Amino acid sequence: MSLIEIKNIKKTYGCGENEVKALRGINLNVDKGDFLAIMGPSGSGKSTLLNILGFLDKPTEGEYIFNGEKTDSLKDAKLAKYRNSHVGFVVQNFALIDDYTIFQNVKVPLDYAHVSSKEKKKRIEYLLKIMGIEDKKNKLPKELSGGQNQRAAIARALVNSPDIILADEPTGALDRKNSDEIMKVFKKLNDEGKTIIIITHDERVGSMCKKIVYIEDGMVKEIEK
Ligand SMILES: Nc1ncnc2c1ncn2[C@@H]1O[C@H](COP(=O)(O)OP(=O)(O)OP(=O)(O)O)[C@@H](O)[C@H]1O
Repeated sequence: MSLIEIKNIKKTYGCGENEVKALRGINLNVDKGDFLAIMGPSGSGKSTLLNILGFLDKPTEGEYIFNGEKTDSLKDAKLAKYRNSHVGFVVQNFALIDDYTIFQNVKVPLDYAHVSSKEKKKRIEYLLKIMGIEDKKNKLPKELSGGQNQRAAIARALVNSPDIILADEPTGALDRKNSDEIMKVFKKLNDEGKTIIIITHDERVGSMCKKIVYIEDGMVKEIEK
């Protein structure tokens, strides 16, 4: 069984003169353990697709089955719950809170989790160690390099043990060396079984994934393995 099955997903923004058909009928299966790049021209619908996959937005039409459950008729509150427990997001500019320490930033998704403080601390310290930034836990984001901040953001994405990591241009703000290091982190997580989907404009990043899905004009143009 696929982790994700989307069938003929369409997304239209606005209406009348302002209508934009961002997705025009996407079909895609993502299996547990996949490591997928989504590539395509600017405006082709990549972020729209990722937002739908991550339950940040709903499709206008089509079916989204996650872990065997149909999600398109779920109410917003249930979708938010789904998002919090199943998905870890990573974005280009890290989206860390400036005046929180790295430890506090990684803790954010656990703030409402029913987990003891001791367990939270253990989990965060373990992830910071895996990411190689355990010595930065009391620092602020501005005291870290871009690559270190992205590692912190990945630790935050992992802290709830999500089924899937969705990353929108995670290396877009990094130089080549840091970009390669972040891709190594993703590769390691994938080797350990984590399912990962990355949007990228960078062919090098795409080639480090197991599959590339090319999107053009709101449709899947090609899937390269
Ligand atoms: N909230 C919105 N309201 C109206 N139109 C939108 C909205 N979000 C995206 N669009 C439009 O939908 C289309 C697809 O946008 P999307 O951001 O998904 O593309 P993308 O492939 O991720 O682009 P990029 O590579 O530049 O980030 C574009 O024409 C965009 O202008």
